[in-house]
Amino acid sequence: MVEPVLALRNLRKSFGALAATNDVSLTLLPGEIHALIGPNGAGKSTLIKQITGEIRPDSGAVAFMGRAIDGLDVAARARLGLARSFQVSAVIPDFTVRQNVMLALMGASGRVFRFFRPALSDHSLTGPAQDHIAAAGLADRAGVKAAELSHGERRKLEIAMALALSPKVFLLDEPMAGMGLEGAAQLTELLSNLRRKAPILLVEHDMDAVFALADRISVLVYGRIIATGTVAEIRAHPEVQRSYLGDEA
Ligand SMILES: Nc1ncnc2c1ncn2[C@@H]1O[C@H](COP(=O)(O)OP(=O)(O)OP(=O)(O)O)[C@@H](O)[C@H]1O
Repeated sequence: MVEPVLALRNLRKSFGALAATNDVSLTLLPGEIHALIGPNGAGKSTLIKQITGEIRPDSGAVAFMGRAIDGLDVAARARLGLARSFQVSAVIPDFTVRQNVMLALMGASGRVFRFFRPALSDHSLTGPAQDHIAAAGLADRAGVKAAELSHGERRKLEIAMALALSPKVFLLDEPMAGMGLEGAAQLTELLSNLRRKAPILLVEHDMDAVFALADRISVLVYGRIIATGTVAEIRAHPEVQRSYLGDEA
């Protein structure tokens, strides 16, 4: 059997009487995109936060690359390569695309750079930065300030910055939000390639993107996973159709 990169076992988290995640188990396998879908308030964000360490579950366990990480805080998990991708707050609007990606690389390297300007000519950073920018489809925009990017380009910058952190897993919380049709199509293609770098746990409401990308889908409703399966299995699942997909199946 293939060893999962991430394995959630029986995660429970209640807020008062409300069970936000109720006995949730799922795995993320090497190379896969596993989409997590469900109506608003189903518990998706609460689940992601239990993976990153922002929320401690009441019970259950999280294993990352075969190791129990329940005792680790957010920073320790991030150092292992388990962090939420697309931390929008990390983008500095006044810096160029290249400078933002270099900053992410500096953060990831753990080296101490006393001054940012001299570090910008550090060739150990410029080469990899350019590679990540190209992989995110922004090669011709490397010298442009982040503030001047379109919404779609900004999302690509976030991908380049996520790549700079060399994650072992991408945790993506609604990457399609706010994208137009064309932007969503471009981003779908980028995410499809991203899975070659690391598997993706994808929380997403855009069902076109989910159906195009997911190897497996798990459906969360009122804190419980009601089904896990391939796109075809989930589209055909009567309970999923009833509780979530409706016309979209
Ligand atoms: N800190 C909190 N305190 C109390 N209740 C909370 C807290 N965080 C979440 N909840 C509740 O837990 C439930 C699950 O919320 P969560 O944000 O995880 O859902 P979600 O599936 O991510 O929703 P959305 O798709 O709208 O982002 C909701 O009923 C929400 O109101």
